[in-house]
Amino acid sequence: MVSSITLTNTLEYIQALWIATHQMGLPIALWRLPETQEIQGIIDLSGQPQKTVIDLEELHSGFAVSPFINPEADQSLFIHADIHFTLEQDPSRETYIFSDKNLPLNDPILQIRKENFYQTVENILQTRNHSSVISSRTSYQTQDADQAIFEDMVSKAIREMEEGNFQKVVLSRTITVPIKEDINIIQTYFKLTQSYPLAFVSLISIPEHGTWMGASPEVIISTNKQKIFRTIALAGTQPYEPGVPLSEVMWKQKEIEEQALVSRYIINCFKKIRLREFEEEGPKTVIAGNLLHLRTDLTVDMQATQFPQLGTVMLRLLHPTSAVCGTPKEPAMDFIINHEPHNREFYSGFLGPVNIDGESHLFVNLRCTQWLSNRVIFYAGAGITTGSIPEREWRETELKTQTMRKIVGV
Ligand SMILES: C=C(O[C@H]1C=CC=C(C(=O)O)[C@@H]1O)C(=O)O
Repeated sequence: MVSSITLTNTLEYIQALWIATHQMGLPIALWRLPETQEIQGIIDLSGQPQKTVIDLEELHSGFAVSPFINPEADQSLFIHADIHFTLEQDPSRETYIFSDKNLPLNDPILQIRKENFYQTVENILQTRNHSSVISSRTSYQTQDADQAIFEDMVSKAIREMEEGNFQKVVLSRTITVPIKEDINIIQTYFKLTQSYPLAFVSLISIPEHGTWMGASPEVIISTNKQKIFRTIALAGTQPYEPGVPLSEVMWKQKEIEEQALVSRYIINCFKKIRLREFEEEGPKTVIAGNLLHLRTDLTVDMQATQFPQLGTVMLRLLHPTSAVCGTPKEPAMDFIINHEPHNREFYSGFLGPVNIDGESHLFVNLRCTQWLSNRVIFYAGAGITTGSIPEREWRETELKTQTMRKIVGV
């Protein structure tokens, strides 16, 4: 059984691993946390992720994925960590070390499956049969909105906000692009990790639910070994011009208000559970690929406040935040459901590792793509307020897919 190997050809090995999960119909999640080098992965040997409420106190180690629409919080998928591996660059930076964490498997059937899995990986490596995009979903229809349709939808939202129906709504669109047959999804993922050092970069594939890749700048909840809870209020977008110091970046009133609405939304969630002892830092300007955003960090010491289940409680209250839905939540959600021509599915849901080495890090699924066998669907949205100009919001969604499109080469 593999436990630790030095890889001279990392790409080839991870690709064989990826193909093996598809041949055996197993869910897989790969991720890299912001500001770290290590890539981690989880494979569920049962073949079926559990549909469940994300309760950090109850769940074992795994990876959670929630769709945007999840009103009762019971539609999240949980990829159980039957295999958990890490991929670490060695100090010389020339090779990678692949380590299987050898988590205990209580069921002997899973043990046999694990042996079969690594055998399949070996067979793939020997036959060198490396097909390109392997997607867990081949036929899927979506409807891209063109510029006129998107701008009409934005204008309609502005009118409704002027009538006082809601204060902010985040409207999104899809861009479907055919891809070359020889594109290598694992290589694309590695490139994405390099382009977004400050983001949560993930690649997941779940039979019947699809293959998704993204680079999210937005934490929804995180709890670490020191029992510190963290969330952020992220909003406001402008292009990043390398060389311009972040301290000199100016923000318009519209963006300042838009971000303040997200902060207020989070603080209201704290108020609902009568939590007063939180630290608030920001807003400050942060980089996300080719863009800048405004971010406020909110942290709570769960030990000092005697609130060990804060992560679970806040996840339930926060999703979907005002950064992806709007304020107030219900009319903004209704507007999205009634007007966006596509189904958001996992876009603007949340995803991330749960209870891995005593930590959970869940992110909002932004700057993401869904991969089919012959095309990629890019998803991007923009926060709309009464100060919005429809054409600018369209351009913002273009900007939000730019880095990813460059990496995919379309
Ligand atoms: C909805 C998205 O971004 C959110 C996060 C940061 C800034 C945003 C904005 O400026 O509109 C959005 O609220 C997206 O990337 O699809």
